[in-house]
Formats: sequence, structure tokens, C-alpha cells
Amino acid sequence: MPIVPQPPLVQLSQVCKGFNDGDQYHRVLDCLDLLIHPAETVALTGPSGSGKSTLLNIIGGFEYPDSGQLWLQGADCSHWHDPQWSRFRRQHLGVIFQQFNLLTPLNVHDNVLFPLSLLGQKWNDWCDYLLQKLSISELAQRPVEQLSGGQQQRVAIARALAHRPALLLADEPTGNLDADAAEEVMQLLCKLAADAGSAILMVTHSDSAAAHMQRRWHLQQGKVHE
Ligand SMILES: Nc1ncnc2c1ncn2[C@@H]1O[C@H](COP(=O)(O)OP(=O)(O)OP(=O)(O)O)[C@@H](O)[C@H]1O
Repeated sequence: MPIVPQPPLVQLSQVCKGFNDGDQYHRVLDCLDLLIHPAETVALTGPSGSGKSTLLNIIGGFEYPDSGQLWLQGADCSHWHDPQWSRFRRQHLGVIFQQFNLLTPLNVHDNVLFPLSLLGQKWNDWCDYLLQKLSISELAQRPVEQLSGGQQQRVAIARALAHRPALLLADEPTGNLDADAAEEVMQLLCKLAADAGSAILMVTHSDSAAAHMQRRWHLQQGKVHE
């Protein structure tokens, strides 16, 4: 059987993005060409305001570039509208937000189940495995607002990986944790993403968190340096 090469998971070609600041246009991303392959892990670093979240938001379809092209899993999504982005995100994208963005009326179990229920799927052995590895099985019935920040972070990781996304976007996932907790969370995140077959693009200001990723992109003055 011939081996069919897989397309890149994420491909950006000449992507530019800027914002109007008063009557001045401020270019944040300056004609970026980038590739992420399936199951690759990439840290995205750079000074505050350099455009890291903007780049993450464009790859997740939360913001649109001003120009350039974006492909996901080989599909040109430069002109996708909201329904196509929603479908892609439901099936293939997991997101860990800096502030966790958990569904606060719900308990841990229902937060982790949520992405699966959007796909018409049920709780499964993988969900049990995630909770067990993240040491939150005992908390399954607890409302998430009753949990500590570190526990909520673990729920956010389980929820982001519940549907085994092709791509995990993480914005400062260890930003609120002390050094020991951050190290443990990074080890868990890498192990579970590898188990799920997920690639990671992770924004971080932490060198030690970035060191857990296979590649490192540094964003400065609109350009990415590797
Ligand atoms: N919706 C917006 N409207 C106007 N300016 C914006 C908007 N979003 C981002 N910016 C500007 O774009 C620049 C990059 O912002 P972004 O949040 O992507 O940076 P960042 O590298 O993630 O920063 P940080 O590390 O502080 O989170 C900043 O100057 C910011 O003020």
C-alpha cells in the first residue's frame, strides 16, 4: 500500500493582521508563513502585546486575518464563515483559556462531557482516564466554582482533550500556577495530548513551560523567529 503523506495540520501563508489605534494602523502580524504538523508541539513566546493571542485566535477562527491564507488539515479555510468554523472547532480543536472559561453552573463531569455532547457522543473510558491521570476523579460531582484554581486548570485540560482534538490551543496554561504546580501540569498536558494524538500550540511567557514543547516560535515585531 502506498503511504499517502498527511497534509500539515496548520498552514499560514503571508498572514497579516493589524488594528486601528486612533487614526493609526498598527500591524501586529506581518505576512507570516507557518506550519504545524500533526501531533507537533509548539511554544509561542514573545513580548507582551507582540500578537501571540491574536495569532492563536486566527488559527482558531476567533478572529480573521486582514490578508493571507490559512489551511487546516489541508482545507483552505481563509473564507470560512462562522458555521464552518464552529464545525471545525467542535470536531478538531481543544482550547485552554487563561481564565479557564469553565461552565460554572455545571460540575466537573458535565464540563468534561460538554464537548462530547456537542458531537452526540457519550462519556467513555478516555474521559475516565483523563480524570484519573489529572487526579480529579474524586471531584467529578463537584460544581467547578467550588474548586481551587489548580483544580479548575486540570478540569480545563480534561475538557479540552475530551474529544481528542487534532489541535490544542493553550493560552498561558500555567500562568496562574506556582513553579512546582506549573511543572506538573506541563508534564500532564504533554503526556495526555500525546495520548490523544493532539498537536499543541501554547502561548507562554515561561521558559520552563516552553521547554516542554518540541519547537519554539518567538514572535516579535510581527515576525516569527524559530
Ligand atoms: N480587538 C483589538 N482591537 C484593537 N487592538 C487590539 C485588539 N486585539 C489586540 N489588539 C492589539 O494588538 C496587539 C497584540 O495583542 P495580543 O493580545 O495578541 O498580544 P499578546 O502577545 O498576546 O500580549 P500578552 O502577552 O500581553 O497577552 C496589542 O497591541 C493589542 O493592544
